[in-house]
Amino acid sequence: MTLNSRSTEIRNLFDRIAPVYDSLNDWLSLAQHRIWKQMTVKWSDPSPGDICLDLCCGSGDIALMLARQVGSAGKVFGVDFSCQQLAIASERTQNYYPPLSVTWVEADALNLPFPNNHFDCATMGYGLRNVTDIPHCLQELHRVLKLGAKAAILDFHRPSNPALRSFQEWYLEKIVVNAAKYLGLTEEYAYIAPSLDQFPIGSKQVELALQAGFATATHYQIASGMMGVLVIAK
Ligand SMILES: C/C(=C\Cc1cc(O)c2ccccc2c1O)CCC[C@H](C)CCC[C@H](C)CCCC(C)C
Ligand SMILES: C[S@@+](CC[C@H](N)C(=O)[O-])C[C@H]1O[C@@H](n2cnc3c(N)ncnc32)[C@H](O)[C@@H]1O
Repeated sequence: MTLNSRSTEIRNLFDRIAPVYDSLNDWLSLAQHRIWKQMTVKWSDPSPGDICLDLCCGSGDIALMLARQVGSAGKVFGVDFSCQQLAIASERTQNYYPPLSVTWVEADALNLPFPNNHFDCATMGYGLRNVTDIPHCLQELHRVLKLGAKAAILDFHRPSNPALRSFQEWYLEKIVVNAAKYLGLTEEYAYIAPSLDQFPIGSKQVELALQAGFATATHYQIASGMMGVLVIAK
């Protein structure tokens, strides 16, 4: 897999935090991130027997939620370019009986190893903000989805409410970074706040999705506007 230098930096960052990623997310969000992810899965509208894609799957939270929805007749592909995140995801899958129908694929979201019109639904949890070319990522997602298929894309969102925006900034810069400091991961977690500043707001995400060819695009704010889910259909 050939990655540009920025993508390599991001992949290495998520390789480094893989061992503590899940537990820190639970602590730092008071396990609320699992609720936000479950909402995202529901918005992708999976059915039993579907073939689903979880893009930027990381340690597999959302892919495993999808697998429980589609059952043994279905199939979920969790895609990430971080081998250390995928190793955690693969380890977690061993603990399931009956086994979940999930395959972990090490690949670049900007160059997916799947044919056109392949997936019945897709999810992306906190991935779109981290890819280096958002329009290209949306075009790849459009390419691999079947006509009429839905995708739900969860990520941070800057609240419009000034008090909540200040709280989010304070929480990320003080609580999150200080927690990561104890694990020697200050730089990795300090990456989150500035990544939000570069990330398009909901209305711009809708515009980018329509430009990528999606027929419909709606952005829903959740968690008091601190998170958002872009729901798109091909
Ligand atoms: C899974 C979440 C965010 C994605 C994400 C998580 C990370 O650990 C990273 C580490 C390094 C780089 C990037 C990321 C990354 O994109 C959401 C849960 C974890 C958040 C760090 C928690 C932030 C919570 C809200 C800002 C405030 C929550 C208020 C609380 C419920 C009272
Ligand atoms: C914040 S984590 C989210 C992981 C998981 N979806 C979750 O909800 O916890 C972002 C993930 O995106 C992956 N990622 C970022 N850019 C990528 C790309 N171009 N191709 C594949 N994976 C990518 C990272 O390796 C990382 O595992």
